[in-house]
Amino acid sequence: MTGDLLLDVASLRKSFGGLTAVDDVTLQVERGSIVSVIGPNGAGKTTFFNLITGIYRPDLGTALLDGVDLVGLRPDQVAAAGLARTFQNIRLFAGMTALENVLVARSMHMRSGYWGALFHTRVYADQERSAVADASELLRFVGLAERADALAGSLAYGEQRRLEIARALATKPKLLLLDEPSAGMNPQETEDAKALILRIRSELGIAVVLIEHDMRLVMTVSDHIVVLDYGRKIAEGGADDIRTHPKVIEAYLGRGVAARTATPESEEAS
Ligand SMILES: Nc1ncnc2c1ncn2[C@@H]1O[C@H](COP(=O)(O)OP(=O)(O)OP(=O)(O)O)[C@@H](O)[C@H]1O
Repeated sequence: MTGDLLLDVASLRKSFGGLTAVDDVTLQVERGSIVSVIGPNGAGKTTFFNLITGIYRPDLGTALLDGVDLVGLRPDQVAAAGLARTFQNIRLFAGMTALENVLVARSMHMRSGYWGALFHTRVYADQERSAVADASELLRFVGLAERADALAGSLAYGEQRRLEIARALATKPKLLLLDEPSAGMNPQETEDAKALILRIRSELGIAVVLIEHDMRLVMTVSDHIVVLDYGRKIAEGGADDIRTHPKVIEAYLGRGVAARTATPESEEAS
């Protein structure tokens, strides 16, 4: 890595009782890059995301985003520092429209707050108009312009996933963490997700870190891949290095899972 460092995570560790879920993991993300974190089930991928987004506090280690230490911050403070995420399980307000869902996420960037809303000040009205315009633009960006007034709960599964991404983008992040963006998707939806991830980088200039089990997606979008197993980083590098890395193949095969890392044409690694 030689470029402009955005996220610098060093020696991160977290134990739950006797189990070390994340063990001395170091990871760097350059501005504008796409990094994937892969590994068999239970390898520590989601715990790693939880450690850098303020859901868990690490036992050891540091996580700097653009020089700001994320350790000890609450999730909302992490988001304000420029790190947004989606979750493995969709978390939307099902009874609100798609547009309202994005507006709620964006509201943390509106400055007039409670009193402005109460007295409906001009500043508040201006901010509200610009918030609606921004949220509508985000819905267009993720391909949901036509669905702005639909209740989130009525959207198709792939649409709900895209709405989650729009909500995360509404916080204007420098870095977006996507936890299994293609989980449960059909092949067409996965292709659409892949195109969207690439556009987030190319059109918005936002770096992306994804946890993903779909090896074809991982191998085609990632600049860099980090492999975890039993909480430890066992390999990292480009797609070609990872595909043929003996420790990676062993980690997947050793759990009785097909060695699909060696064949990018296959759909999933676990
Ligand atoms: N809150 C917790 N309390 C106790 N153990 C936990 C907790 N969270 C995670 N673990 C354990 O830590 C290990 C890593 O879990 P994690 O969910 O991070 O793995 P993962 O790589 O994301 O797995 P998957 O691919 O199945 O989502 C697992 O053994 C899990 O059971």
